[in-house]
Amino acid sequence: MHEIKSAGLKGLGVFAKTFIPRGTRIFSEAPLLAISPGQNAGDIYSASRSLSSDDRRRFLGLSTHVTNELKIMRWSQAVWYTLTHTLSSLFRREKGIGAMSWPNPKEHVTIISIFRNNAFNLGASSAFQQAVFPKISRINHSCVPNAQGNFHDELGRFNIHATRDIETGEELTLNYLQELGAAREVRQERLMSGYGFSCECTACDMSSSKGRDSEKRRVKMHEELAKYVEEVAGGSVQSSEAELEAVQRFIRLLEGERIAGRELSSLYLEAAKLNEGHGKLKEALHCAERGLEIDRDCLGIDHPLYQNSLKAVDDLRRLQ
Ligand SMILES: C[S@@+](CC[C@H](N)C(=O)[O-])C[C@H]1O[C@@H](n2cnc3c(N)ncnc32)[C@H](O)[C@@H]1O
Repeated sequence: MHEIKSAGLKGLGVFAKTFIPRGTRIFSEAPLLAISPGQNAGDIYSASRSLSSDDRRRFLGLSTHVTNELKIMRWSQAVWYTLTHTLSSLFRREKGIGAMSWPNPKEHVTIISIFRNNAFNLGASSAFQQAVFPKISRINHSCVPNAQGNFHDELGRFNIHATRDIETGEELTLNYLQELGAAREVRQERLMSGYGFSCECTACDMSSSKGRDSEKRRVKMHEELAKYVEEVAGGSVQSSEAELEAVQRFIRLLEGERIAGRELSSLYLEAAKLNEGHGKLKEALHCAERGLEIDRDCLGIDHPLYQNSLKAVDDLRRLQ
């Protein structure tokens, strides 16, 4: 269904070998190296030392990028870790607890740089905070991605689903950024400082009308979001009518950007709740069914979040 091959200046990338319909589970991988919530750079290095030799080779073969700023930060983390690890090693030896191998700051910087360049955030409720995957970490970024990854805690796997139809030969892409609808300048700055590249996707191409229109929509989305947050904080948005209107505007902006996935399904499910609160049961069901359809495509029917959405739809169907 897919192959890993050269993506030109991006390094390697993943490409569709056949037509991949929306909703297809393209990958389902267990982490190669992961950290749990609350763990830090020192834990990444420690975890790397427990990898089997095959997994270590796979990990070290992933791409890396170290900006000067990150280099300084990682060196300081490495030195700190080395110091604390060395002290604890000496302490263990003194207590006869058993020898630990000596850490190596240069190796530490390499490991952390690879980890940071390839790790995906798995969400606040996941058993893992961030993880690197053998093949999924070969997927490049786009601000208008055609796939989305969601961690399935019970399976212990990161699943990548096609969020729209993907043509044969098309590159598979994910969104590396957290913030929804950020302007081009902000996206470029984050991608350059975090990953060392300048994005040239259709939303970033200001020489095309498509790119310029996309930018206008995202700036509008950002402004609306800021205005909405301010109004809520100031107490001027008190009616759920106004909230519903704001949610619907975000939905239109995301759909205009062809951004599908959990961001969009969550908005539809929120709109369903607000409509239900107004007694508009038909509209509520329509929104919940749309949210469920998007969840099916980006999560799969075995995901607990899909099951929650299904329950919301069933409850609304009973109320009709
Ligand atoms: C998670 S890796 C993706 C796979 C990587 N291309 C490889 O060869 O293994 C992230 C790195 O890929 C490259 N990359 C990802 N998306 C890119 C894009 N849209 N344009 C240019 N480079 C990109 C950057 O070098 C980035 O540091």
